[in-house]
Amino acid sequence: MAPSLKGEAEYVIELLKNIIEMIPDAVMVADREGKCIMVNQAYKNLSGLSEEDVVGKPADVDIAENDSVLIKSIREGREFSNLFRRVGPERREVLCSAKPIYIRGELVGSVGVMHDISEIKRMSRELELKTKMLRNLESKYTLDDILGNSEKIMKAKEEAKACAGVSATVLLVGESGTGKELFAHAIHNMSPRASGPFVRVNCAAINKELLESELFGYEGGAFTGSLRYGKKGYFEQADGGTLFLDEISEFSLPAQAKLLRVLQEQEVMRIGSTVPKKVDVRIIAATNRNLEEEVRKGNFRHDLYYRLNVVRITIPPLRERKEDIPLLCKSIIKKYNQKYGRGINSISKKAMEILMSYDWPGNVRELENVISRAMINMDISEKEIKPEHLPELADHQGAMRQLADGEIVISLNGKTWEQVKREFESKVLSYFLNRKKSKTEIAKDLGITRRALYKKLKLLESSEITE
Ligand SMILES: Nc1ncnc2c1ncn2[C@@H]1O[C@H](COP(=O)(O)OP(=O)(O)OP(=O)(O)O)[C@@H](O)[C@H]1O
Repeated sequence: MAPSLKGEAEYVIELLKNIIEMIPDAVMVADREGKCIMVNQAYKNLSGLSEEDVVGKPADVDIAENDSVLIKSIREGREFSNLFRRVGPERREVLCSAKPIYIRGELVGSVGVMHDISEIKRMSRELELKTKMLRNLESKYTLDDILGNSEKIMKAKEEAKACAGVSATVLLVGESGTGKELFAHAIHNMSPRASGPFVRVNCAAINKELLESELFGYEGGAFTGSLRYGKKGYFEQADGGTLFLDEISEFSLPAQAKLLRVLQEQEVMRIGSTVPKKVDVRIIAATNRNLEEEVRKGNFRHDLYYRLNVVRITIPPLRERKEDIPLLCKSIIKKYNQKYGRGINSISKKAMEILMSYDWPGNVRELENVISRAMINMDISEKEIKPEHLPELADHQGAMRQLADGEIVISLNGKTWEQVKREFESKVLSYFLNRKKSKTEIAKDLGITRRALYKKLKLLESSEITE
């Protein structure tokens, strides 16, 4: 007997179900109202949802973020490919494609396919982290990279050489851009720890709330959002080598207390652990602030200050060693000739006079920036830097003054737009976080959503590594 019309429809649906079951990708079919009418096993595995959770419900029932691609394709009557979405209770990251279904020219629904990309994303995040870590762990500079023959820089270099052999803590003091980081690398490279790791932590850029877990690490599942197998802190990463704490004055008082304990005990305790771990780490700290003043104001612990200040090396500002400017210029020109494929070979007398009469508040970093900008301003045939190529040198004299509460200062010298933006955001957020305001209050004060605030904190946290 020939099947009835109803029987035929059931037969076709059963056939269709069997076909989509065989597809390894997650599939969902929706009717013209945008209601889900069918899903396959791969969909259930991927989304973590059952047939009852979705069939007969609007097709966006599974979407944790954004809109449904199936509904979108019905609404707009066209195909969409590889749109990023998060689905199901676990917010799995997927790429969705959907196509409207037309029968005899009439739109009757849509079919969507999802590819799980959570694993790829996880792997690429891990790779990014490892690359970042590798960049962090390599020490690049030696004493020969610190240019200058002036008495002051030679003295600082001598002091660096003298302290390299011992494991004493070193405090590098100097204005921004004077070369403190270069010195830290050079000391590490001259020390018996040279083959060990060199880990730099930019204490100003790191999110204060995460500082502790970043420094000391944590055990698996120590807090919401932590990695399943735990994480090594910077101290453990630097074991057998050097930990460079840049901009140490940015440490909050509670973090200072913890740091002091680690320095005294030479052991760290991961968050969530009760077992201390011995670490053999040499600390080099740097600051461009007057730490004695910070101690006096109660912003920096005096006991930590004494522990850090075992060997103190003062890096002179460029204005106190102007005789080094020609040598530095020569090396900068060589570097940018290679970078830009240029053949510039000199600086005119007049241009050099301008460079020598300027005070360089941004120090060597600013000098490098000025020379590289001059080189960009030159015609390809020009070989000599002249006054007209030099960017205008601002007058910073008299700009130093005590800051009032809520004021921040950003030095623009020698920094890229991105660096300035990051420093600005970091200082604003540090200001609020140091006042122990809740995230909700901070977001309210700044007139941004909590989500936007978290995003900024996360971005800053990931940019704490040297560029
Ligand atoms: N004596 C020097 N010889 C050659 N290059 C130098 C010297 N001093 C600084 N530089 C260069 O100037 C730039 C800034 O140096 P560095 O980052 O070490 O300064 P810093 O004191 O750590 O600055 P900040 O306090 O802002 O972190 C770098 O590009 C560095 O290579």
